[in-house]
Amino acid sequence: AAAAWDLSSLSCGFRALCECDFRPDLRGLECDLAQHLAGQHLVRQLVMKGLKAFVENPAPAKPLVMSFHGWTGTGKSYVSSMLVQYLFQDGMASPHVHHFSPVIHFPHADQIERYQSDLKQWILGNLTACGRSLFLFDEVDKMHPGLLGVLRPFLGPSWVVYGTNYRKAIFIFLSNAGGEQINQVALDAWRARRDREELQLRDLEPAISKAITDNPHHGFWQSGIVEDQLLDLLVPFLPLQRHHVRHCVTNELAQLGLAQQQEEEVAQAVVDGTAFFPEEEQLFSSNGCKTVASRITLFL
Ligand SMILES: Nc1ncnc2c1ncn2[C@@H]1O[C@H](COP(=O)(O)OP(=O)(O)OP(=O)(O)O)[C@@H](O)[C@H]1O
Repeated sequence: AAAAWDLSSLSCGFRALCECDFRPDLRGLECDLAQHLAGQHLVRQLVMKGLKAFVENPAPAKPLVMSFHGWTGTGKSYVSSMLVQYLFQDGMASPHVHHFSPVIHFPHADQIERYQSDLKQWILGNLTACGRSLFLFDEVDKMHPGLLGVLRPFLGPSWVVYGTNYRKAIFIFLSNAGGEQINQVALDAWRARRDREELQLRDLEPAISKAITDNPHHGFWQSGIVEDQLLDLLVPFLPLQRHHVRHCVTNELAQLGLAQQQEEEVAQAVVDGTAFFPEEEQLFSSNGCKTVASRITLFL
């Protein structure tokens, strides 16, 4: 471990990539995604491409702003935490990774002004402490519209104050907005016998953008974030099919060292207990892989 540490600090010194506990291991992330993320070819491509360009640039023109969209249980939180784990030495426990959830941090609609000023101060303070900070916003479609407007100056290219480079930060937004539209595109593709992997961002992006901008309950509503094109990447998560749910089961079982036969039985039992939609085709898992881990324990 000592040798690995020396090597990574050496590469940090040369490439000036590492600050605070920011230790990007993009190759590790790419391998982990390739091996464990089920059914999300676009997510893998977009996230890796976006991160590579951003992380390897010592003076980015603006912070990296990604918005993850998709049906429940399709991997948005999973990919976010994987990403954090491969970017920061201490992963989710890093003091430079900040997670916001509407029900936990911003529960009361009548306190929105206080939340706005607290959020702004929090971001300012933390970016001053470490430019390579990551801010993760969960359930943006449940965030009070008006709150996220305070982020606008931080997400663009112009925000440099007191010599602090605020352009090195990463912002990730998660929401179910656009999920139904993404599902519809995936269903249409399936009905047209198009290969799922042929789906491109351009097939999905317009519908997702519309779903966000048309929704007055979404945290981006009138925040200027979409209108000012501050989102660098819209990342669509596709609905998961039967074989993807199996993949999730295999991931969960990997540590247990079960015999092949038993693994297959458990996978089959979990898939059999999963609800699929639409009614007719029974194609996509209703809650993605969300309940896989808890249901596995029933069959062990
Ligand atoms: N595409 C996937 N590949 C592998 N595992 C997955 C995938 N999607 C979900 N999982 C598994 O299911 C769990 C729940 O998924 P996750 O919390 O990432 O869903 P989500 O998209 O964030 O859902 P929600 O919109 O309800 O918050 C993950 O921790 C992971 O174990």
